[in-house]
Amino acid sequence: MSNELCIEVSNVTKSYGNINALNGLTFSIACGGKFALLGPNGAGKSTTLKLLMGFLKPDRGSVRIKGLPPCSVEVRKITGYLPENAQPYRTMTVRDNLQYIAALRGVDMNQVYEIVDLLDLRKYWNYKASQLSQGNLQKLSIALAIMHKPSILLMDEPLNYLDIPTQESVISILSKISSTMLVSTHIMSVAGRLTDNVIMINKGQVVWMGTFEDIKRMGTEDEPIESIVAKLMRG
Ligand SMILES: Nc1ncnc2c1ncn2[C@@H]1O[C@H](COP(=O)(O)OP(=O)(O)OP(=O)(O)O)[C@@H](O)[C@H]1O
Repeated sequence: MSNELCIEVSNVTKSYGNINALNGLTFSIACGGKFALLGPNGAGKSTTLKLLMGFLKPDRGSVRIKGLPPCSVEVRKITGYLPENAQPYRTMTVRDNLQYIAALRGVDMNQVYEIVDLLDLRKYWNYKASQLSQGNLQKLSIALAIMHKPSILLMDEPLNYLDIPTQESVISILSKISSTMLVSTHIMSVAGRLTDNVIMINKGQVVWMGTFEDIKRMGTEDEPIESIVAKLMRG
């Protein structure tokens, strides 16, 4: 991890009508950092990722990626985003989705074929996205999010819908990416294998930050990590 900050969230509040999703959220991630974003349902994880992508604007506070606003062209070029329940272009084939985004991002198709083979997507090349199973749709969405080897990768539940062999392939692919990573997930084994650090939020605020090693040290001998995390989330 370097000293340069890649992600800075400062005192952010965000409401949807009268629902306060984020309440003074503050954290930062140094470039190269691998962080899990944990929190109970409705804690504000997806909202945080959407703000970091510039799809939502904070009501108050600021969000910066490498010191720049998230919606700037420079930031768009270096970020990759896998939303929860991602929706590629449903009437386009797997091939057309990949070729289209590769063209927009200036990615060589050979780089795309590599990812397609790692994800075992080649046999669905001519399927429309709307014809894919949820798992294969997730694989296509992962390929679309990482094809340009983003230096900052934001993912919301990346292993949703994937069978176990594919989960292993995806973990192996993502582990080799040297991006700064922020991964929202409820699955501790996923968080622990993809990241070293944890930002825990509840009710739109950070309630705990530390490493997975810190979490393990807090538990009794043989206590499952899920049990320790549940206690931390409850406060
Ligand atoms: N588009 C929206 N309109 C209204 N309220 C919303 C909207 N999106 C999120 N919320 C509310 O904002 C709060 C935070 O939601 P968010 O989806 O960010 O939480 P989360 O931590 O990702 O939850 P989960 O783990 O259940 O996916 C919740 O109370 C949610 O109901």
